[in-house]
Amino acid sequence: HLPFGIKNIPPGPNVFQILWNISLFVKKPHIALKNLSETYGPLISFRLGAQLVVVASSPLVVEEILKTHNRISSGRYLPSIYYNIPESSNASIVMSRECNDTWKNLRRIGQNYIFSTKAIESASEIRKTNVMEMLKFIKSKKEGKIVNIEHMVYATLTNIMTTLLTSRNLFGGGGEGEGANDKKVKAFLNEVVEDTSNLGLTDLFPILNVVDFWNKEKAKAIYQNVKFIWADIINERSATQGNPPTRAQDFLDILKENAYTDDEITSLLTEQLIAGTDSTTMSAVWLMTELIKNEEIMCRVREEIANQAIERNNTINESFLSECRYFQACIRETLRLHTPAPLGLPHRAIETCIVNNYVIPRDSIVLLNIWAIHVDSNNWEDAASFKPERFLEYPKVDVGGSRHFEYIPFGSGQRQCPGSNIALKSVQLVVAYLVHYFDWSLPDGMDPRKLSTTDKFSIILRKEEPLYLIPKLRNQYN
Ligand code: HEM
Repeated sequence: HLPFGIKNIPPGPNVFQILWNISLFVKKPHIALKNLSETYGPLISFRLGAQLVVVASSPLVVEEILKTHNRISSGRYLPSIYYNIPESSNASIVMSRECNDTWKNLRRIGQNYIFSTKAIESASEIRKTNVMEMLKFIKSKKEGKIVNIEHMVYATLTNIMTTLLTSRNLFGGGGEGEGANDKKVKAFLNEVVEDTSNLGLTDLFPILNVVDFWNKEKAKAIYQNVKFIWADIINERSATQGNPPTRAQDFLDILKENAYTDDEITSLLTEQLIAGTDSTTMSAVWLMTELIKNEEIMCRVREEIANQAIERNNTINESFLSECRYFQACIRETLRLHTPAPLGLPHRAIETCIVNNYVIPRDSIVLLNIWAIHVDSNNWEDAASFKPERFLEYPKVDVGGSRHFEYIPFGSGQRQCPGSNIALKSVQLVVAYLVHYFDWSLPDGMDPRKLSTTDKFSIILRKEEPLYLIPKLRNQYN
């Protein structure tokens, strides 16, 4: 018995319509879901086996979900494999099923040691050291040679993130992360993302839970691999715990002090590393892609950075980069057009609620098609073009996402990304160094205007073809 004017679950495709489009659904769900929202409206629903999935694709509906129903939409949906990985859902920020006391405590610790303005300021030396390593690596080993930009930026950002978390580098210094151990760690982390982000059979048909040996085996393997990544660092810290500190306290110290177990710490470090590096790396890769493609924009960015750097012995400094308005607009435009997390992370309705006059039942998966909102011509003029100027004209549309739901690269509401400011600082520093000190050309004399911007979905929106570029130290720095 629904109140007057309230309809049952949101409209959407039936199972045959989904199967008809299955290839697009699997390969590019953000596009498949956008297409469906054009047929069924800004709030759609469909069933995957036993599971109801609801998808919002307009600023108004997302605002209703994340703002009006902030508490109800604050649950996280976890694929069943998570429950088989020790401690992964008990001690987690990203994958906490609810905003419970553990989640609050961990977000508070994260705020103090990673996310706050103060923590970000005190980590500026860590960022600088690692970006200088990257610069040295290019100068000494890569001039005139092909560089895989994603690999190099990923290695740099991984070391920034792990130093922030544990005061230690994970990768062997400044390169493309191609050392034997680096490759192994990278493969393990990729596996964690791939294996835990897809719905398994037991998610679709919970009755299979009792015979789901395969899921349990996979979870065990994931757990062994992530243990391998952190074992040395955690063991070393346990051995020195209680000794007088010779460095500033870090995230790992504080987890130990708060009596988190080694399993919990392993899981927390892994999720922070994944959350902090993948999306940030891809933002830098997409920004470099757009700058290489658009020569005029590149020139304007270089000029803006150089004008500031000239007054400081031609060195780049984080504090002036945040004042380079056009460069900042380029970063914001990249996060719009190449939204790193196109469907955000899956929310879960913790209670039944009404959105846009439809019922969303408790425990539905709630997805936000951030990408669809960012490329919708109802929200953005000339939405498919890379036009940084739009963020000079609308400076109020910022990454916070609490007032302008047409721009929410970091989500909004209780589960909003706490790492947005670190991400912005890291992307701006890495890209500023790359464009200030080097000219970049494409292999085989390829025309930069023809550089592909086709994307590939895997929770994070990747560039389908790797970005290979050849660096040449710019004349004035020779
Ligand atoms: C450009 C880079 C980044 C983008 C686009 C991004 C985007 C997002 C999005 C869309 C969410 C989901 C919000 C929701 O559930 O509605 C999220 C969650 C999260 N992000 Fe980020 N993120 C980025 C970088 C970072 C960094 C650098 C860190 C850590 C240092 C980080 C840590 C987290 C955490 C811990 C969560 C989970 C929050 C929670 O569930 O309470 N992110 N991020």
